[in-house]
Amino acid sequence: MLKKAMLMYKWTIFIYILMGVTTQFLGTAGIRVFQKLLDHIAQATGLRDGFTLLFLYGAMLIGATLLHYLQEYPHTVLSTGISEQLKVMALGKVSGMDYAAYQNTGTGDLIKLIDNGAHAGKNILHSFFLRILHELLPGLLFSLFFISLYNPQLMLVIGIGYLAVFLLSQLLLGRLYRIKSKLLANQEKMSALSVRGFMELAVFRLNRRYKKELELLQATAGEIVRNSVRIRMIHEAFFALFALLVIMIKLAVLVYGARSLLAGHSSIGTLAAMIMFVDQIYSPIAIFNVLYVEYKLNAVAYRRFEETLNGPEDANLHVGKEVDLLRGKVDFQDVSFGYEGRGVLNHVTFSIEPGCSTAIIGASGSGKSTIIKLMLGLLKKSSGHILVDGTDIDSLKLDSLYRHLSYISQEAPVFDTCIRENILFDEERPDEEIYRMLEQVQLKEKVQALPEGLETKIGEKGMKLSGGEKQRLAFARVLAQQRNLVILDEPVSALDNKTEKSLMDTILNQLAGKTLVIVTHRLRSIRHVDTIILVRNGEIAGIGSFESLMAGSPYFRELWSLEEPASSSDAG
Ligand SMILES: Nc1ncnc2c1ncn2[C@@H]1O[C@H](COP(=O)(O)OP(=O)(O)OP(=O)(O)O)[C@@H](O)[C@H]1O
Repeated sequence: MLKKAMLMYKWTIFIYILMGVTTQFLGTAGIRVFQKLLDHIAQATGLRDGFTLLFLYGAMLIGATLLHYLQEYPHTVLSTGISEQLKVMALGKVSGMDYAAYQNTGTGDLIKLIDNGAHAGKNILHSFFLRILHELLPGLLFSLFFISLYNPQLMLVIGIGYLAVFLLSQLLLGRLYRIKSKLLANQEKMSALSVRGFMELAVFRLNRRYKKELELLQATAGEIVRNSVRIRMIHEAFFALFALLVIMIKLAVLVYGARSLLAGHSSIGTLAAMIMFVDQIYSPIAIFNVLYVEYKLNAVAYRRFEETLNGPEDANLHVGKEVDLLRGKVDFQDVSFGYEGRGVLNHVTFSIEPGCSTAIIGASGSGKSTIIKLMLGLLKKSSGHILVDGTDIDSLKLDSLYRHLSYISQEAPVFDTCIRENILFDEERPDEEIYRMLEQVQLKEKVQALPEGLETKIGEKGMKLSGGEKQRLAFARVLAQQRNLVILDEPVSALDNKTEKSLMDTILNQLAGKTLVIVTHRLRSIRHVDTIILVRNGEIAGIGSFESLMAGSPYFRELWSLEEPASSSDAG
């Protein structure tokens, strides 16, 4: 993905490097011109030559300053753009990710991983590789080149200095790396603890867990501060020792240069230039060493990001037979499935007829939602066949199938946007039409009374609505979509008896002729569906109408007897 981000910004990167190389050239060549200017002044030879050198030196300094300012543009584009692009690519990857892999990673961890990974990717590309190519390498090479013009023997002194820097870095940076890894681990812990603390307010408050959570957070925060201070001190120790080394090299150059000067082999300008070049030559090496530690740590975070997002994709989301029309017949033939090797569905066989209503019922954990997710192609069966309108679901292009079906999930049937968008997504329809749908789900008055009406934001996972209101809003979407296959997982679990009955009547009426599949625990709400599929411990325990199951299935009668007493009288 980093390569892709790099290609997206290839021209900006090219210009940025070019600007950096030019700035470094102006900086180092400027020292050479400065030396000539100094020598010229010392020898006081003719005014014209002096002005030319002064003009050239001034122009180089101004040019370097201007370029320094101008390169802020590509610098900012790259430093912000790369991480943002990586996040965009990450969402693109998640949109096609295998659903089981997505579930295994978990949303919270995925968000953290993407945030850290995008940041690490930006640092690898921008703060490490580009910084080397834009600043450190050209600065170093130009300085070496100009020094070699004066005295190739000095390269030996520089070489010995590099060896000393290398040994010094090995000594300190290995430790730095270990502390930084600890710091990163603590920062991840801190963010995981904060996220769960912020998200689970009710659970933690009522279980009086916040005291313990705050203690944990406090301890982690202390560790972070301690490690950050140690890192800072090691950084500074490294740079202080490095500065001492550079001073010693400068002194050596000064002694050596002074002797040449006295012997008449050198000039004052050359001596001044040598001293300036020593800084130019050593700073890139010192900076590189510190950057290299950061790079190694970022590489770990980035590898995790790539590995997760380059994990298994949904093989037939965008590949397969196009679904132009869907009648809505679904056949499960001897289907088995398990989560991480643990069997959940065993040899499940049933048929859902087009244009009919079917309810899937059974105790909690019996496998109902799993059946739905297999039917939707989100999960992939272990064995058997799932046919949609007679074609194996694995050979259909799922994205085209989704154009023809409506699905309300059990967990979060709505999402964080306004009421209008929750019903229509990007489709445009007149307000009156939307209000008509809201009336059918008994939400019209509530929405009309809101100051912002249809534009009211409903909050994360519809937090600003009650459980039942969320479900009714999702129903309005189903009514708006009018798709041929409608799959509802626990659509009435949060509704009161009266609203539930009236809403189920509306759904059955409004969607008459469509294929309707409903998962529910509320048996009374599905008394009038055409077929009921009874699931027990991952197996089919009965299929038939309400009356036939009442007559023939003791397990169904048992479930019915557990319904609220008021409704059991309906059975008769
Ligand atoms: N992502 C998952 N990873 C591992 N096990 C899972 C996963 N999702 C569900 N299960 C397990 O699979 C079994 C069937 O779950 P499923 O959600 O299909 O049941 P259900 O009948 O819809 O239950 P409920 O009525 O409580 O919603 C349960 O034992 C559950 O713990």
